[in-house]
Amino acid sequence: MKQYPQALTIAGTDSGGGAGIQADIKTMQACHVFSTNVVVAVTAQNTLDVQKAFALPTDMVDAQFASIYEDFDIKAAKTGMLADAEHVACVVQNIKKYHIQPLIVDPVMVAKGGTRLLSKDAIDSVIHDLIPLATIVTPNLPEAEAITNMTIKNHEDTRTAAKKIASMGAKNVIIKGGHQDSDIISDYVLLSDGTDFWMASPKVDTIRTHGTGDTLSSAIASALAKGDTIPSAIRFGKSFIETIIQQDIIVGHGHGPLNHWKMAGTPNEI
Ligand SMILES: Nc1ncnc2c1ncn2[C@@H]1O[C@H](COP(=O)(O)OP(=O)(O)O)[C@@H](O)[C@H]1O
Ligand SMILES: Cc1ncc(COP(=O)(O)O)c(N)n1
Repeated sequence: MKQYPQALTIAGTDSGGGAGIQADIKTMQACHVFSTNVVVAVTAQNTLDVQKAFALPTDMVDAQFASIYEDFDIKAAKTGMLADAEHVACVVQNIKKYHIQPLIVDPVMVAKGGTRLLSKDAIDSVIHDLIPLATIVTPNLPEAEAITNMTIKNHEDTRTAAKKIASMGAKNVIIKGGHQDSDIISDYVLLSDGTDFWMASPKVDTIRTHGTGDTLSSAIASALAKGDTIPSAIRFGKSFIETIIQQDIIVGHGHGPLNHWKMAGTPNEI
């Protein structure tokens, strides 16, 4: 019997429900993909900021991978908050052990409220050990700057940064433009065959952007789990965000969550 499409998120939880694993589950659910989860860290968080974070003992992280790969037929995975170098190493080891592909690496570093979700000294491990395993790596602008050690001011800098990240071993690169201070937001995509394109959309004037990056990478992972091609999955991810960010829900007093219900009813086949 054909298995229902199944995907995996390897990330941190958000008690506020807007970002991290909670955003990933909601996105995959809206895409009609079954979501399994490896919890790397737990955060006490709301729409205002992260109040406390705790990374799980690595043997507990290993145990979750073992449980999932004993039973499920995972067709695509994504990483999010990985906390520190020890947990990056643990996740890398498991990705290799279970041959986890395709893999989307969202190199989450700092929450919208300003709290670090990846220690500074772990950035090197992400560059040297995790990015080379990525089918797609999806940094936002500050993350792309930290990874490449350059300042990104314009489209040309963005292209240069993407090439630099591709040269680190990532097959496909998306540099997300959500942090741009302009009326149009442009995400830049550099594919493994060297072709590239921009995905531009009007910047929605809202502070309810909690979990946009998690949602994008989970929507792409969902499309891949259903057998979509990489360029088509990337375009689907962008259209998913564009649709749901325009229909906000009033929850919390800070960077509110996205409205994943808006996409409920996505046809089972993309
Ligand atoms: N205000 C906005 N209006 C429309 N799209 C947005 C807005 N903010 C972010 N996005 C989109 O959400 C996705 C995630 O981008 P970004 O916010 O840069 O990532 P992150 O959450 O990792 O910081 C991108 O596709 C980006 O274009
Ligand atoms: C557990 C966890 N993972 C990821 C994010 C990033 O989301 P955002 O950039 O929208 O704050 C977060 N805030 N919390």
